[in-house]
Amino acid sequence: MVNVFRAFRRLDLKRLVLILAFFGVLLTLGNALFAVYKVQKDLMINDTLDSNRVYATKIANVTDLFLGSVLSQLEYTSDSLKHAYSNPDLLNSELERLLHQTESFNSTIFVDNKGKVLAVSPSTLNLVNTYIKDEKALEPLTRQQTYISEPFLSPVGNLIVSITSPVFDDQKRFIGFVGGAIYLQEENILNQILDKHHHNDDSYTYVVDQNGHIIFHKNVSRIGEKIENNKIVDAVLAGISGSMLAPNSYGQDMLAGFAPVRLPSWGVVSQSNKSATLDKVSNTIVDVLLSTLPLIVLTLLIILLFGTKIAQPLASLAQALKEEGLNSKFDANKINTWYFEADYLKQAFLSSHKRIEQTIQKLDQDRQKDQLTQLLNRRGMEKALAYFVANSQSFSVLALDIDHFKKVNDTYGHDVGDIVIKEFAALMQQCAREQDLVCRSGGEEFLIFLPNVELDVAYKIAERLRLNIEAFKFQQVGNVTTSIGISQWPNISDDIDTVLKQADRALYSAKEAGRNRTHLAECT
Ligand SMILES: Nc1nc2c(ncn2[C@@H]2O[C@H](COP(=O)(O)OP(=O)(O)OP(=O)(O)O)[C@@H](O)[C@H]2O)c(=O)[nH]1
Repeated sequence: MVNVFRAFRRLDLKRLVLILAFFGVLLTLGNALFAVYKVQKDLMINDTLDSNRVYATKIANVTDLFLGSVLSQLEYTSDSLKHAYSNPDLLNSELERLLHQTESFNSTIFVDNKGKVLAVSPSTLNLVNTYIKDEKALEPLTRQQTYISEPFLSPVGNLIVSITSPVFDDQKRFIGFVGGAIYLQEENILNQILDKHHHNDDSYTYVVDQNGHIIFHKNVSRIGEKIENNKIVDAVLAGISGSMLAPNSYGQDMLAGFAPVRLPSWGVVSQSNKSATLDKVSNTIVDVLLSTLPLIVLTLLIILLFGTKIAQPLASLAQALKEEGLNSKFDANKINTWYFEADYLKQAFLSSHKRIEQTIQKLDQDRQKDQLTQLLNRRGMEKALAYFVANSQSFSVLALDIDHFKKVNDTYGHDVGDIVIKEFAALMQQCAREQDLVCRSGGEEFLIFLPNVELDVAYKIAERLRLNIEAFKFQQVGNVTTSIGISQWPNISDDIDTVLKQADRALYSAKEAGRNRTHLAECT
């Protein structure tokens, strides 16, 4: 977790803006694509269900119409055959007319009431005078009415549906039936009607008979197969028309529309594979993505440009601070802060930079000054001495010490002593030239540096100062005197420490000699 925060701290504003923008664009795009996908998916499912239902209904109606017309043709033929059944030529020509004129059947047949085939067209089937044995084929003899059979194998091995009409003579005696066969696994009128599919896709239509046997299917090998455990087939065979999403016999989800055929209780199912249908939606999404890609790239480029522009002033400020610090010489004014926050930060940077410089300067000065007298302290004095040495600046130095100062403190108190020290300092400052440096070297001890002043002149200056002090009326204590020792650099010694020590010694000697006097140091 800590590492994650560290990694984040190394990220700059530009990258953060870009990462944020990138994820923003991705999220918006993902959201939009998801919404499009969802709407398209629902639309596509509902649309496919609906169009399959409409198509199944249309096919069921057309099939009903076709079968109705076929039955009428058969009834007409059976009526015309009641006088001609004993005449083979008439029988054959009537069956041939039925076969070719209507083109509804693959073959036509006339069977007498004993099950004997009296005529067949085309004649190549060679069934004349044979007896039909298949129970399903003989069903019309029992029913003696128009009849549409279940699929069964014909005597010559074709899987067929036979449509028959009984033939009665004038005395209403049943003399046989005339029938037409539709070969389910070959080109026939039914698949001509059913195969004209409405979609140019993987949708397909199939028809089941009343027992769930497939009568028509695009996969011919499945014709005759019985469909079981299929909700769609169960619904359509229950006479219901509609649509539903349900798995087919192979467990694949299908978008099915279905409608029953009325004459025989067949069912028409038109269906599309759900996943194949949704693939089209996925393709649409890919198309949408591809068409919006240039705009997304453009958006990202604009964000990159603006992100860089926004981050630039802040990055420059941060870089300058990192490399140079607040105390640097770097000029923040050069940074183009073109918007409010960056400009505000720059101004804050500039003013704090200025404040720090002033504070440092002041601290530096304070460090060199004595707080009570505002004279240079030892640190300031050392700096001045270093300057003199560096510039080979000769000077005389006066070492001053207030006489009997302990008595002042003892008599008037420490605070009054402080006032005396302040007045004493002010007096020295007054008497000094501009280039002279007055320092407080200890409690009531002072040093005055006189640049370019030889010992004899220094002596005169010291004496004048001493007399001024002697004559001065200090506020509460009246008169105070001072003793002074004088030394000179480099005449007394070229070693600064020795020069100062000699000044001290001269001062001590002045004290020894009775105070309120000036003594010169001796050369070493
Ligand atoms: N009020 C005050 N007294 C100080 C200060 N610094 C030093 N003193 C006092 O100055 C006195 C110095 O006394 P001494 O060094 O004994 O010498 P003196 O009494 O001045 O006598 P001589 O120097 O021998 O003439 C001491 O009593 C110190 O406490 C200060 O800043 N303020």
